[in-house]
Amino acid sequence: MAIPLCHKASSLLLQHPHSPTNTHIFVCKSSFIPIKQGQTHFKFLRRQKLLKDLSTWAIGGPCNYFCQVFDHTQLVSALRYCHENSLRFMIIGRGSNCLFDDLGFDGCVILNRIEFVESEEAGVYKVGSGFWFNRLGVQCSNEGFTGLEFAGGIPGTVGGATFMNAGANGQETADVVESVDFVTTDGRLQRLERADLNFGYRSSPFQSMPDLAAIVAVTFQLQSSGTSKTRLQEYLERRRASQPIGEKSAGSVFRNPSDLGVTAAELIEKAGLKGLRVGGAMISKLHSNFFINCGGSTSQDMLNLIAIAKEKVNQKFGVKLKEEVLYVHPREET
Ligand SMILES: NC(=O)C1=CN([C@@H]2O[C@H](COP(=O)(O)OP(=O)(O)OC[C@H]3O[C@@H](n4cnc5c(N)ncnc54)[C@H](OP(=O)(O)O)[C@@H]3O)[C@@H](O)[C@H]2O)C=CC1
Ligand SMILES: C=C(O[C@H]1[C@H](O)[C@@H](CO)O[C@H](OP(=O)(O)OP(=O)(O)OC[C@H]2O[C@@H](n3ccc(=O)[nH]c3=O)[C@H](O)[C@@H]2O)[C@@H]1NC(C)=O)C(=O)O
Repeated sequence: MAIPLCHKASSLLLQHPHSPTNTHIFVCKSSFIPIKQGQTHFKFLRRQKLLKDLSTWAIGGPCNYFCQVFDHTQLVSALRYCHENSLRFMIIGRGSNCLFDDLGFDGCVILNRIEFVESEEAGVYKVGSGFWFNRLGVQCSNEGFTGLEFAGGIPGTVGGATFMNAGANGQETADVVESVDFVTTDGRLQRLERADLNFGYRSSPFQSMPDLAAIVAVTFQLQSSGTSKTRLQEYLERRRASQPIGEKSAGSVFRNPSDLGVTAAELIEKAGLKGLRVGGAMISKLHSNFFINCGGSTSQDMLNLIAIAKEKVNQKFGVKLKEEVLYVHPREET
């Protein structure tokens, strides 16, 4: 039977009919609230988890509720719990594409730890959505299969990469996805096959799916190749040379403008913004579409830096840059 879950809006601003602080169940002071539903145990951490520890930008205040899920049954239980307690929720992977606010998040952050890999047929990998995309790219390429070499060095999860249709070096996630298993807001596990999946540049059908709760597994079909290992190394080397690896960033801040034949990085550099600093946030001197937390950046520093870059590029070139990173509002907007 379908289990009604919390409604998840298409943006990061998820629904919560009333403030969690008014929810009588949570008057207890203990930091962990163990939940038992059927055979599934997991714990909620209350008010202690800092989002900066869950984000590659290392920015973000506390979330009201935090839990980790290790399989789709736990995910459904967590979502049902949020629904029953009118909690806004969001799913995160490695937090490599999110800008959290210093005020935190007034709902429940569900950390995706669904991390399995199964390969029953040569070149076919069914992978849990919480598996590290970098690790998958390295494993498949080293096993002699081509299609995911670009994933080497990408800090996100398989779920995040599918949701965003991550890409690099002329390859993208969509090229090799065979099917996607996901959970809907009414608790059903569903599958979409390749033919039904309409991906675009940094876009997937999941971004506009009103009843998506979360992607739980992705099946990839890769081709055998004698050069995948070498290509992986080349891509990793290129990444090391052109991107500020090791700095606190969220990868590309802006999407590349479509059909202009120019990248966001070029526009930002030509607007003279490389190295520009607002508080603890700085436009990388190595790659101008990477904005760095170079020590103590607040979320507002980063938002201001993003706004300045957009304004200057628009003034100088008449191009309106669109963010690739997702800003997570601390509260539901009215
Ligand atoms: N090419 C590159 O070099 C780089 C690429 N990236 C890409 O950025 C993306 C970030 O991945 P990751 O760090 O895991 O994501 P995040 O944890 O940053 O989550 C970003 C958003 O993706 C959505 N999302 C994440 N996991 C799932 C899931 N299992 N099911 C449904 N939606 C999900 C959620 O959006 P919502 O809440 O709206 O549903 C979430 O808010 C990846 O595509 C990564 O490859 C990042 C850095 C560098
Ligand atoms: C990092 C991400 O993905 C990256 C991905 O790693 C790389 C490599 O293929 O290609 C995209 O960047 P990109 O378009 O900036 O690619 P790059 O190869 O680094 O640079 C493209 C062009 O911009 C120019 N460039 C780059 C950096 C810079 O500071 N200044 C500049 O002028 C370069 O000269 C080059 O000609 C993805 N970004 C987007 C928004 O499409 C991400 O999504 O987070």
